[in-house]
Amino acid sequence: MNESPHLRFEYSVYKSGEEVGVDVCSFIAELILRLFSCSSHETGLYYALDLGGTNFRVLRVHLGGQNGGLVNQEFAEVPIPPELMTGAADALFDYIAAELAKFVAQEGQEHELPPGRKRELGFTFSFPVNQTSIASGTLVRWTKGFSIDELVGQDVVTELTRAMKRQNLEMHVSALVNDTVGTLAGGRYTNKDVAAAVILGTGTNAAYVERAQAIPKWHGALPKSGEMVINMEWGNFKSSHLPLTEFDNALDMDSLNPGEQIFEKVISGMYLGEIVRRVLLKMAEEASLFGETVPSKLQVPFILRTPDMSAMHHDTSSDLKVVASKLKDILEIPSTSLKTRKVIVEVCNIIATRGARLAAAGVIAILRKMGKDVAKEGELLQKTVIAMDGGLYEHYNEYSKCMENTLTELLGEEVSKAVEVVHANDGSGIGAALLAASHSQYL
Ligand SMILES: Nc1ncnc2c1ncn2[C@@H]1O[C@H](COP(=O)(O)OP(=O)(O)O)[C@@H](O)[C@H]1O
Ligand SMILES: O=P(O)(O)OC[C@H]1O[C@@H](O)[C@H](O)[C@@H](O)[C@@H]1O
Repeated sequence: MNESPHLRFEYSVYKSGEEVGVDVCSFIAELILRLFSCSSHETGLYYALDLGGTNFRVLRVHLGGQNGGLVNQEFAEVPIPPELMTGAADALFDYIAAELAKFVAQEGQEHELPPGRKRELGFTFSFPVNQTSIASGTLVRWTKGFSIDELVGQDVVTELTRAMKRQNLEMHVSALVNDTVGTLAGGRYTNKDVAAAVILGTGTNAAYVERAQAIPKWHGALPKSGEMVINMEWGNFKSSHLPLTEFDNALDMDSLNPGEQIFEKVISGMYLGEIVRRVLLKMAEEASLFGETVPSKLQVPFILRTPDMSAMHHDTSSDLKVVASKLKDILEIPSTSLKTRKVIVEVCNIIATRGARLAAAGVIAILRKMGKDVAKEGELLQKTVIAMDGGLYEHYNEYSKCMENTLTELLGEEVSKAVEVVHANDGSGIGAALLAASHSQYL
C-alpha cells in the first residue's frame, strides 16, 4: 500500500460563467479547508452512505491499519423511488435512514463496536454543496431528477442526523463529501498518481488535485502539502462552443432545472436516452421513420433510458434483434425493417459519440490546467491517473471506449502513454468511509 500523501481539501462549488474552463470559473461558494490525512493508519469499521442520482448505496468498510489497508467491504444498493426525488424532505431522509437502520440491524456479533462507541459514517452526497465544515454543508441546488425546494440552503448532514434519530439509529456523521471527491480520495488512497476523478453516472462531475498557489481566489492559509482538491461541478459548464441542437434546448426547457447543468445534459446517463428519443420522435413525425403513424409511446419523456440505448448500440446480431425487442417492449413498435433498425443504432452512436468526446474534452481541460497535457522539452513525463466511476462509464462500453480513444487522439501517442484511466469501482463509498475514519470523533 503506497503511503498516501496528506491532502488538504479545499471545497469549492463552481458556477460556470459563459466561457468556462477551470481557470475562468468564478467561485460562488465559500472555500473551506479540510485536512484530509488519508494515511494508511486508520483501523476499524466505518460506514458510508452514497446518495446518487439513481441509487443510494450503504457501505461498511473494515480498515486494517498500517499494513492491513482495506480488509473488506460490504454494501447494499437500493434504487431511490422517483416520487421521493420530488416529494417532501423528511420523506427522502426517512427512507434513507430506514435503509441504513435495516443494513445495521442485519449485522452479527462480528460488527459489534466497543461499548460507548457510535458507528461513524461518511456521507457522500452527489449534489452541489456549499461545504461549511468536514461534516456539514448546505445544498446549493438540486440536479438530475431531484427537486425538493424546502431542502435548498439546508444542511444535509443535519437533515440526515435528524432522520437517523427518528429511526433510533445511533450513528454519527463524521464527514460529508461529494462523490467525485470521494472517488478521488479513494483512488488516491491506493495510488498516489491519481490526480483527478471523473464521475459519469446519472449525472457527471470532476474533481482534481490543484497546486494551492494556482488558486488566485483562495485567501485562506496555504496547506502544508501545497495541494488542494477542487470539486469542479463541471456538469454546470455552459459555453457557446458546446455543440447544442434543438433537441438539447428542448430537453433543457422541459427539465427540472432549465438553463442549468448544460454540460451534464449532453454527456451523462440521465439524458442520453432521452435525447435519442427526441431525435427518433422528430424522424417519426417528419420522415415517417415508423410508418404513417407516430408511435404514442415515443411521445413519453424519459421512456427510453440510457441502458436501453446502450443495449441497442451494443447489438451485434446481424438482424439487430436486440433493437427489435427494445422497440417492441418499450415503444410498442411491433415490427420494423432492418434498415430502420440500422438508422436507430446510428442515432445512438451519434449521441453517445458526442457525449464521450465532450467528456474527453473535459478531462483534457483538467490535464491542461495541471500542465500535464503536453510533454515539456527534456522533461520526463510524470504518470497521471484519472479515476473514473459511474454506471454510464462502467456499463456503456462503446461510450467509455470512445472517450478513451478521444483522450489518446487529443493528447497524442507520447503524452497519452503517461495518462492512465482506471475504473475506481465505488471509489466514492470507500473514499467517504476513509474520510469518516480520518475524522473520527474517537481519534
Ligand atoms: N447498462 C447501462 N448502459 C448505459 N448506461 C447505464 C447502464 N447502467 C446504468 N447506466 C447509467 O448509469 C446511471 C447510474 O449510475 P451509478 O453511478 O450506478 O448511480 P448514481 O448515478 O445514482 O450514482 C444510470 O442512471 C444510467 O444512466
Ligand atoms: O453519481 P451521480 O449521481 O451520477 O452524480 C454525479 C454528479 O452529478 C451532478 O449532477 C452533481 O451536481 C454532482 O455533485 C455529482 O458529483
